[in-house]
Amino acid sequence: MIFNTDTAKKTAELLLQINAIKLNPKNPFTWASGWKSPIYCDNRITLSFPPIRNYIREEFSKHIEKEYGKPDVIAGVATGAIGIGMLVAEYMGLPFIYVRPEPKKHGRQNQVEGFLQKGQNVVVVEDLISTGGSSLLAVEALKAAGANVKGMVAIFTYGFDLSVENFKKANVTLHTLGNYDTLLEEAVAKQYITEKELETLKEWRTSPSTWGQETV
Ligand SMILES: O=P(O)(O)OC[C@H]1O[C@H](OP(=O)(O)OP(=O)(O)O)[C@H](O)[C@@H]1O
Ligand SMILES: O=C(O)c1cc(=O)[nH]c(=O)[nH]1
Repeated sequence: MIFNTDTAKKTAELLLQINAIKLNPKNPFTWASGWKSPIYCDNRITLSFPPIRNYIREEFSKHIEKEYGKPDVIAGVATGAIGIGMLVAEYMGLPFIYVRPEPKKHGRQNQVEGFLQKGQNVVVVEDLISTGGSSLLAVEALKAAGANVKGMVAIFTYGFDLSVENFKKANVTLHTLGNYDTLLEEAVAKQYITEKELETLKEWRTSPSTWGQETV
């Protein structure tokens, strides 16, 4: 669920402005889930633009406090959300930890890095939700480490039914700054995409798990 429509519109505008939205229907991107996609939203690029990362950090901080109250700790999902998660923690004056996709193979073999006490209230920051698999793995690791996960915030979600179901099943609340529908509206309004690209993006969205696969 987006925090509100104004923030979703502004987030879309900023992502388009810095070319964080990449389109390549002829040579599709492979996602973390293995899905093929004509679009890739690279939120890591926001870190390279101080006014934009400040906007994201401030919107996150404001909405985290409103939706979840002030947590004890902010957690970032590695690697995409380490940077922005840390900026949010700094802005809110809170401790920061991050969660690896799997335990480290050497050293202390941690999956959760940083200082966390059992029972602490944690809000998880993620850069992007596709299936929600990576984010919910991070939540599991945090719970296993004794955290009380209050909920998750992300810059962007594609809003797939699968991710909505996955979050529901895991009983985790998700709020995002932006989403796919608002991004498309803004991309059309600002003429960032052509009618043909819009058609492809709408068609892909109807069956994203099988799009781009060879049919024999
Ligand atoms: O919702 P999902 O289907 O899990 O996909 C979204 C995940 O994919 C990306 O991470 P990626 O695995 O590319 O790694 P990175 O964060 O290290 O770049 C992104 O940062 C999310 O964590
Ligand atoms: O699902 C993914 O891996 C993914 C999709 C996307 O648009 N952006 C991203 O960083 N990861």
